Amino acid sequence: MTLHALPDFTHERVTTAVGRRSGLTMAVALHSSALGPGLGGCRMWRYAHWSDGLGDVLRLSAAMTLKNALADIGYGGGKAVIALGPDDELDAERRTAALRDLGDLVEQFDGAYITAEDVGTTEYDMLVVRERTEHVVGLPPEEGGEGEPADGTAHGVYVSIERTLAELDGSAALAGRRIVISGLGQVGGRLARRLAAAGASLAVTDIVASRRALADELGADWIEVDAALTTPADVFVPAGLGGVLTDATIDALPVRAVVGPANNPLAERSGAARLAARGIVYAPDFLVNAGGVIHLALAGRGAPVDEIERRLDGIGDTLDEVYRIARTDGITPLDAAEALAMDRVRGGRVSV
Ligand SMILES: NC(=O)c1ccc[n+]([C@@H]2O[C@H](COP(=O)([O-])OP(=O)(O)OC[C@H]3O[C@@H](n4cnc5c(N)ncnc54)[C@H](O)[C@@H]3O)[C@@H](O)[C@H]2O)c1
Repeated sequence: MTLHALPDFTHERVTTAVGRRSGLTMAVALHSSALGPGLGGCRMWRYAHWSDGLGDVLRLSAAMTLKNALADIGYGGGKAVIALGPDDELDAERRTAALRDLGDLVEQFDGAYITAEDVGTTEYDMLVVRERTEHVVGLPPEEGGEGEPADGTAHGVYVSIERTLAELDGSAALAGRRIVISGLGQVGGRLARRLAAAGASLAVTDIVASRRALADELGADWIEVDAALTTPADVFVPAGLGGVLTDATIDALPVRAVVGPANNPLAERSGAARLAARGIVYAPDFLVNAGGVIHLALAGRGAPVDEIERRLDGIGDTLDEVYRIARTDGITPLDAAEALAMDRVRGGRVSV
């Protein structure tokens, strides 16, 4: 029993249910609707105990409040989790049942929470969810959906790297900068292409060996997975899983900045101060990786491409503001980003 590990409960509404078709435990957490309906994806993941999934959805939905507030898209924070047991293997029939159950649960929120794909779910899964509720985004483009959010996410990370370089030494130029990317998936792969095209010198890795083909195509150095945290560079880009920045890896990290899409790259929150003490600039994950949610929100409203790109570039303006607050107040960029987001939530400030 792991209920004691739950984070603080600051949420507006949380509903946990056992799906009547699938028998799986699932939860929707609406953290804050101060700026609009809660928007955040549904994670389908294995947990040792269902309450670990509940802890996840509480933490993730609170993080979505911060992300959506900084992204300034008129949405609050929410998230869903479908908790698989450690040995659950879903066949197609039970997966469909679980997604329909999720749709029923989302429908209970009557539009106060809007779901989408996340780790463990796909845009095609969202078609099944839509059978039971209209409060879902991120459907495949051929079904009238918004398409792949990873393009927007990579765009936001790219801009954030430029602004971070400018923060370091006054020049946002990428040519000749050494950048290490750990994880060449949907976001990391797209980002590597953009950075290579801008003349950056790349060292890349992935636990999937076949991703090396992209490194070869781009003329990037392929390094061992563990070497990602010990290879000297201007910027380290965590683009795989979270939790890679532990006290030990931070102490050895030979870079000037960390900027990447991975959610929660810091194993402990105290890692932000530890990075700052080493003079390493840390760009908060929930700000730099908000391009996907900006894409979903604006494309979902039918915004033109140039308007979406302008808003993605806006991530860089917000990051500049975060660095300025951090410098002025003598706090970490993580503290500054959280304070800025919570100011917006408390002030009910929305510009879209
Ligand atoms: N896709 C988006 O729009 C989006 C938006 C916000 C945040 N994120 C976050 O960004 C990260 C990347 O997302 P993605 O959509 O590209 O996922 P993805 O699954 O497509 O890619 C992740 C890649 O990282 C690799 N990887 C996993 N563990 C690794 C390790 N220890 N070392 C090196 N490589 C490793 C995987 O093999 C995979 O190729 C995730 O943390 C995700 O939660 C993604």
